[in-house]
Amino acid sequence: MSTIKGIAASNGIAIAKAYQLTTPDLSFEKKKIADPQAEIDRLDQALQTSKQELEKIKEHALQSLGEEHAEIFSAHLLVLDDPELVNPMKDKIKSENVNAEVALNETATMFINIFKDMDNEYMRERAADIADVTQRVMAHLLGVSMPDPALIDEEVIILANDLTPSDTAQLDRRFVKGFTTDIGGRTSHSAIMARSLEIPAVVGTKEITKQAGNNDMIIVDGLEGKVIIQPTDEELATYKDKQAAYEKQKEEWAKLKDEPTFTKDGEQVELVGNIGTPDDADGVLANGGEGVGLYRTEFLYMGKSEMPTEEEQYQAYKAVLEKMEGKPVVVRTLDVGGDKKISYLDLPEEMNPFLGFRAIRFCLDEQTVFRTQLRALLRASAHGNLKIMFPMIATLDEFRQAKAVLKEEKEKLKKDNIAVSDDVEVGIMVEIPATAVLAKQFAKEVDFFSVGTNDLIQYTMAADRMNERVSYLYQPYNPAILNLLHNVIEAAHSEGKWVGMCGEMAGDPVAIPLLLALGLDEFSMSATSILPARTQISKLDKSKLASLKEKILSMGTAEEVVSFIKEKIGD
Ligand SMILES: C=C(OP(=O)(O)O)C(=O)O
Ligand SMILES: [Mg+2]
Repeated sequence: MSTIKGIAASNGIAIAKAYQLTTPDLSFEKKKIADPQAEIDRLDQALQTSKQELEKIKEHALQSLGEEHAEIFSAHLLVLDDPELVNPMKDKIKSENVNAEVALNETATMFINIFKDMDNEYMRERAADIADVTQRVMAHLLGVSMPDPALIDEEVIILANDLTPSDTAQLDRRFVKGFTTDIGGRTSHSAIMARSLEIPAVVGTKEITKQAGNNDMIIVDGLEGKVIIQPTDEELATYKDKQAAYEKQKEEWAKLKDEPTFTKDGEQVELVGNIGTPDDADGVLANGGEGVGLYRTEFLYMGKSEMPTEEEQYQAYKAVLEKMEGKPVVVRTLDVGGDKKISYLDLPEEMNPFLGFRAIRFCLDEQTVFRTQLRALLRASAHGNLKIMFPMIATLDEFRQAKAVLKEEKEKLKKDNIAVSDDVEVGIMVEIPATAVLAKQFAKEVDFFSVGTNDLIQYTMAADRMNERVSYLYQPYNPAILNLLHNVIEAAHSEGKWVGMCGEMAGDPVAIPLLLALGLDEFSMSATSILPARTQISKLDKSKLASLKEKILSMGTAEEVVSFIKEKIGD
């Protein structure tokens, strides 16, 4: 047994067998072969096995994830059946006396290169399909196995170098009990997804995929950020107790599920949830959320081969609004970019994607995408308490432009006699330091702010939120961050506007007393953090905390802030 330290990314304890979600080594050597027919038979066999596997995956995906996810595997099966791809491979084996691996690789690479540069989205997607299928056939030729997350049908812990948001979206939570990755931080999107799926996770372990192999017994301790490989009987027993204690603690928290959120001295704040899909709204309600403070709509656009239509989007937004039954729902418009890639939008590779052409910058440029989303949102607004929020706003001009587009779409809908609410608040994410500094000017024009600390911290500290090498600089409690927050909250309140926070800091037990001291109105967090936060807030005295504000804001380091606040709240 051994223990690896990582970053606690999603609460809870999970115990199950390891499932490596890593691509095996597919390197091979070029060989001259004596019997071309035997080599062709070997290729046929690999193609056949791949086909059977894909049929199984497709069937499974259809049942557990729905038609849309299964569609991609139909495309892969078509590739395997395409004589225009397969025959040249066989010809190559015969005419050049090379092994099947070489014939497969060279032929596939040739087609991929032709398709990927075509000015046609459909053909570019075929290049991706061929690349994907070739890997599977190659694995069979080499006698190694490819991971197939869609086929998992027993309880496992996923081990991966990293999980993309779309990988994470495909995990079946009935079987995936937890996951752990080599890279990533608490605010990387795989970690955020783990929290909304309520799966314990530890990220940034640096080496889990090297240290553990398939079927090793694994414990993921998402409370303390530890992963135990091949635990002893004693460790297993200890962790089963810890798991039971955590379940008991959850029952304790659940007592406040249907209560509003009050501090000990009777001040009310709002505790709402962050969601990525309409289904996540169930988790927010089950955990006593008073609304949705952030609906990350980019997940609607991911894991698909084309843009979601206005109707599809309308149905998704309406579903959330209806589930929340009049409780506030803040929907953020498309925040593509950074680590959130959407294949069919075909955005250019950039040197600094987190500082690049993304979110509102992309939407104001690609107005068809933006207008389709705004129309869907406006139509959905008739079904509940919708608030629209624009991401990554850096200048007042961007906000004014976005609002003008929204107004135009609203007028068009009204002209067509389509029901639209007149009470939709329009706000912005404050996640760029320039906007936090200029909050006073913004506050005159927006209806609300929601602080996105995940990005605000990375941009203020110039420390990538995904990079564990600089995670020591990713400091939510740094007085620089707290002073920015203070500026935003004061500016909003002086204009009679409310301020929420939807970055991960809002659910952090060390940050909560600081945020109460600063006067934050709404805290939006992963569903599983809501009840612990409500319990914590019920024991805190807001006016006492507020009296510490000046002192906290004048401090020089994050460490000073943390030890001071912990001492004051008696932690
Ligand atoms: C909530 C935020 O947005 P995201 O994590 O989706 O970038 C944030 O930046 O804090
Ligand atoms: Mg952000």
